[in-house]
Amino acid sequence: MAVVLRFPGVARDSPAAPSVGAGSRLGREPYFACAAATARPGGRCLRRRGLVVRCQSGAAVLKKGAASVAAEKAATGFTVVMKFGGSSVASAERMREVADLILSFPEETPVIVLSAMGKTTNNLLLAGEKAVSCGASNASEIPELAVIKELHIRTIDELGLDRSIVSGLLDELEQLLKGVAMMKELTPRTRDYLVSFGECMSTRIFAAYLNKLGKKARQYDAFDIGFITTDDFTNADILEATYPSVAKRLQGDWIDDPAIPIVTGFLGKGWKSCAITTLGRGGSDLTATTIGKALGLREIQVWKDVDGVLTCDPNIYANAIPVPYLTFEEAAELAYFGAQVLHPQSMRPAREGGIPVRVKNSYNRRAPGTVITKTRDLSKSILTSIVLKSNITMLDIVSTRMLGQYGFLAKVFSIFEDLGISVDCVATSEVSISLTLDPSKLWCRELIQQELDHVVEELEKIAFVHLLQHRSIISLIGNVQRSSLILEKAFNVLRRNGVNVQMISQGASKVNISLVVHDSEAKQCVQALHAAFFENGFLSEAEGDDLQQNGALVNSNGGTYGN
Ligand SMILES: Nc1ncnc2c1ncn2[C@@H]1O[C@H](COP(=O)(O)OP(=O)(O)O)[C@@H](O)[C@H]1O
Ligand SMILES: N[C@@H](CC(=O)OP(=O)(O)O)C(=O)O
Repeated sequence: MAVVLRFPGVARDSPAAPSVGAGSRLGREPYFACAAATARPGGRCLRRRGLVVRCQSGAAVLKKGAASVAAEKAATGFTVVMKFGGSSVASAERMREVADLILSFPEETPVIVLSAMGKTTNNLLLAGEKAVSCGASNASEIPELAVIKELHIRTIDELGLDRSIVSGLLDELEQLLKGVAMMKELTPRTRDYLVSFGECMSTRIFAAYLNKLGKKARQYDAFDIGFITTDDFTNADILEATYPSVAKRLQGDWIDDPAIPIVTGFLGKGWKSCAITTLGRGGSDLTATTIGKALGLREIQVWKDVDGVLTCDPNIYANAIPVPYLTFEEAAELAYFGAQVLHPQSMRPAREGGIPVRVKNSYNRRAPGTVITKTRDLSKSILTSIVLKSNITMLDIVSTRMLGQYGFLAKVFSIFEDLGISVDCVATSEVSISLTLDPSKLWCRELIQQELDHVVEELEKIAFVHLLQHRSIISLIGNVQRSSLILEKAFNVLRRNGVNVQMISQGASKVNISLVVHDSEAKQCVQALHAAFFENGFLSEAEGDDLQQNGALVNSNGGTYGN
């Protein structure tokens, strides 16, 4: 088998270098597993799975026979990544259920990603906040610390495991809280270290439990296996070097000593600081899709406590129903505009790797869930889901200059750039602009008043500024090819409910129309819109109407128009 491979400029051991795959470890001819779409600068991997890996430049053409692919699969044959969120592993009973679920797929070789148990991340954050002001001598008595200890020890006892699995971590956690209490400060870096205890404990317990059941498992801390991130504590981005590193480590260990990997979700390691970072709330979804892409898996499964992605947040409206299919673009938009069900960045690795994501319910395995793929048949699709993002800030900015002045928009946006604040929705004319600010600039907190005052101060140098708080963005995720129909229906509903829309934004995105309303009206709007679009046969009626219209269109194209 001929292998010609060249990655000019990439040092073999550099983080950008593709990982050496199973072939070399098994003593076969060397090849690059090329889990790295980062096989730059020598060339970009165009296709990572299958028999041929081509790179854009250089002489990198790799062919492998079917037999060697089968051997490779046998050697490093992870097939799926299964991520279980906090709700799925909230207790010993839930861990038993999840273990049973994993074992019910004997044909799969999964990589498992876990979040912290139940509400542990929230409790860790609360404990940290309290430690800042409680005094060092009281840090051990923080109620949330007691809740965390009790939950993990009870779980271990109920699963018949050894308490030593987490006792060291619990001691360390208590010491950390004492340190915070002594310093009277909780920096973002310390906050990330603090919340990492949740995933570090849940994965250790679960790996021990699988081993007890006779299913060999190995626990991994993501920050130790190559999850390399920016140093943006509390909301770090995953760097490209992560993909080859993670693939190399997981595949290498599997070849040496096969065991199901149980990986901490949500965590990484800052590339400069080498400190533990987190990927933003809900970041375990991103851990899962990153592993999916790194290993070129067949499917990424995220197991939650709902029957898939729903037509709206079930906490806002209980009549929400599952959406069977979504595109990566729709799912990303939905997540970005506030649907808590998926992490906003999590679709990127899946889309880049072309790997389907399946959202399933660990409490109701039979529910088909939602399948998210690159494309889907949109011909019959009108509205897919309604998303609400509350408590956002809106700015109306009107130029102090006359019509015909150029550069106004550029000036406005350069102010936001200078202040490092990102903008969600924009509606604009030549002399005025309305926009909403992204409160999740730092995912864990709202924009603080000081920052807002500063924005307004800067903008007032060139414009009249009106700051409007307590607004909500209602995002209509759907087929924007049918935007007139969606808007007609939506405005009908809103008019009937006496709601005035304060801003509309239908950007370049093919899937999202955003409406801004006052917070106090937002939930009622979502409920009314949901009832109108999803519950009264509207979608099938509209489909019928459209078929008729399309028929007319065919006629007109055929020359009957105007007859
Ligand atoms: N459109 C939506 N579809 C499904 N769930 C949603 C939606 N919007 C908000 N949610 C909320 O997201 C939750 C699931 O996400 P998450 O809490 O991150 O799960 P997990 O912790 O299990 O990963 C649901 O329980 C639901 O309350
Ligand atoms: N435990 C982290 C990460 C996470 O993804 O959790 P979950 O899967 O429960 O949303 C959080 O609560 O943000």
